[in-house]
Amino acid sequence: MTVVQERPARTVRRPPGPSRAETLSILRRMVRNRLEVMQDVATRYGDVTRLPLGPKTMYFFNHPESAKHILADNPANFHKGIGLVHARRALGDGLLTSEGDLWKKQRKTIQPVFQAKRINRQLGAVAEEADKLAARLREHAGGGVVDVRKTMTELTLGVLGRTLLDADLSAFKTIGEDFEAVQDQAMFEMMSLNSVPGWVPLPQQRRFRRAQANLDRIVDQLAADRIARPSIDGDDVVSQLIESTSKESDPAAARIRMRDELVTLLLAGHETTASTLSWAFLLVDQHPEVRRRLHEEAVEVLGTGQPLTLADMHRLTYTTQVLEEVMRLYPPVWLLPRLAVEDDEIAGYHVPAGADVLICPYTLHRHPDFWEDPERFDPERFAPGRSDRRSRYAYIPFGAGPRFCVGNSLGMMEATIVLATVMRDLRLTLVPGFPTVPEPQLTLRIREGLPMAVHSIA
Ligand code: HEM
Repeated sequence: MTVVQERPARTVRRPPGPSRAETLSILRRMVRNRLEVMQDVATRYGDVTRLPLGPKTMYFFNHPESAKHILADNPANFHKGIGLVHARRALGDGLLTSEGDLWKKQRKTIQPVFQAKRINRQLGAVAEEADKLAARLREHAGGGVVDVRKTMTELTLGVLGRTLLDADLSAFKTIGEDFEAVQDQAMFEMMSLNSVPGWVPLPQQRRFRRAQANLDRIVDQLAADRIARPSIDGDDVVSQLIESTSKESDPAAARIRMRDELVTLLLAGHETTASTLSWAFLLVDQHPEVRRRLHEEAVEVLGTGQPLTLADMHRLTYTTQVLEEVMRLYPPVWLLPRLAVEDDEIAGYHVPAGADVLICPYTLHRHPDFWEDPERFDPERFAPGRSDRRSRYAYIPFGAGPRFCVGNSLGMMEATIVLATVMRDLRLTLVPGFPTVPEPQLTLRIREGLPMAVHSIA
């Protein structure tokens, strides 16, 4: 509900929260451990907290009904907020960060690429990439160590290239590093609230500019290749973008739009799925019973040696439950920041226009009123029928409302096939003593990487 007129005193209640003096220490802790701070705040103040942080006042809502209001019931009043707007200099105006008519136009252009029929047709390509990954990992069997986080990042970028762009991205040698640089810059801009001009010669800003130039060249090359060699169905992202941007009157603007959209899609699509898979391999290693069940299901469904079908994929029910539980504990998009356009009332509290509003899937997914023993990893929570009793908005790894993740089916399909294929053949074990600290960047990553030893299952 959007309220523009002066409201009765009842609704002008201010949410509880720390005083301005206390927030200094919160800010200091935020630099070190943002997740812990968010969890502490939710535990201490409840479902709504007012956080005066530096020049900003944030409203942190940690309840499914508030998430529903902000994301699904009144989304027009909540634009993308702190962090994402600041990441715009790095990501440009792609689908993730744009608003209003531009967003509508972009979503309309991109949506057909993600239609179920088209995504289902990519099943074979994803299964092939998963098999190639298992074969590469098998080369290390016998205890050889691989960085699973890095491997997953390369894999998911390759899969996106094939499934969305109909292109082999491995030909572009710098692309992995370029995306790292874009991600670092986006994070830097979020943390510094865009206060450092782009020309300041900090090493990572220089690295970002080099990456941007490389990505410009890559995008130009992808477009030139597609014009020279049109795809059979013409329904890949590059073809759709060539078609859509050809209507722009200014060629420079068309080129920037193409770059922004492709960079956004590739970044949004590969880091999230790679993060899910990395956490999955770690959690599965820590829970041998889960590993055993995953292996049995994978052998039963994928062990026939026949090409994978859609029906097979739907039989990977336990694998899906495991991934859902992984994304509950470690949602790749751990924070959904929004900016209130007009005054509003949420959960009985007044939220003024211009306020920064936060929803944190990481804390929402651990809310004790909706999750029993929330810290425990238990894929049974997602067993058939078990989710029916839960509020739909208590679990939002893909967001909700009109900005719901456009790539959710592709991400889930990829993660399911990759996890099952690896679990069928191999066991991955964490190098003993290696610290696996969650690092909330653009996505929720594992700070130092994930070195795991590879063993084959006889
Ligand atoms: C496990 C994998 C994934 C997770 C957990 C995930 C999560 C999310 C979330 C939470 C949002 C909403 C952000 C917000 O409301 O501020 C989102 C949006 C988006 N995602 Fe995903 N995502 C995943 C995979 C993908 C894939 C494979 C793609 C494909 C390229 C993709 C592309 C996007 C795009 C373009 C948006 C912006 C949509 C819009 O605003 O209209 N994501 N994703």
